[in-house]
Amino acid sequence: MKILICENYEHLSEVASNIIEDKITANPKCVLGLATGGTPEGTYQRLIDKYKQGSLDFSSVTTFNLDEYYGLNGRHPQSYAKYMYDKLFKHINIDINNTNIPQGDVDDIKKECKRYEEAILEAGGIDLQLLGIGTNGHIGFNEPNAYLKTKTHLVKLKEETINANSRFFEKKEDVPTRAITMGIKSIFRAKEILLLASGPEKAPIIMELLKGQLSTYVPASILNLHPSVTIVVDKAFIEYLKKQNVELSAI
Ligand SMILES: N[C@@H]1[C@@H](O)[C@H](O)[C@@H](COP(=O)(O)O)O[C@@H]1O
Repeated sequence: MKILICENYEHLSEVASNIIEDKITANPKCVLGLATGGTPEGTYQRLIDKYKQGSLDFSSVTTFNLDEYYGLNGRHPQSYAKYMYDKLFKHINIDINNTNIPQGDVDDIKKECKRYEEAILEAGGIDLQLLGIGTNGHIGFNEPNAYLKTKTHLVKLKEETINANSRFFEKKEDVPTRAITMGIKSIFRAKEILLLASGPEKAPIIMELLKGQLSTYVPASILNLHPSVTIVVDKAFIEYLKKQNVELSAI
């Protein structure tokens, strides 16, 4: 596990976009796993800038998103499909047919989860998976629990996740209580993982993850088993460690 420490959010976004750029340059037909939430927004903006400057070509890239709110149509303003379209896809030359997001408004949820899982496999698996992290340690929408599901599945969101994500909705009651998410194995099959965490509120869970103790109650801790993980944090993490009197090398 590699940890990169950046000055601030802008720097973190630059570093993350450079890693993604390198991946696309090395393999223009690569398969990217994408994330939503506030954290990757800066990274997506940098990728758009690089595309506009002519240094990036997305025409042969395929993407798979981690998750989608259950019950939301892809055109719903708070759906992750709309997020991806607005924040990245509509600004670049990606073929929209090569972008994949679980469909949130299906009748047969089991069928949709199976279809999504198979689509990832058919595409040859994910080369680079971008991840954010919930303050409770969730990745995708794999919430802390006594057990973690391996494949794409329907999940009930935790109260803290609903609270955290309510900032994107008009009111908390509007936040869907369930979501479709790639499972731990779907994420783990990615050849490489890039996890971004910015700001003081993410520092405690990053410290927990770096401790290397595996727990299904900290789903991100499972990443300690993956052979190729890069975690990009900003200075807020180091400041948090200082307050705890902990040296990064001692974790
Ligand atoms: N499902 C998403 C996650 O994939 C994301 O990592 C997390 C953190 O979001 P943020 O980056 O806004 O803190 O939020 C959501 O719950």
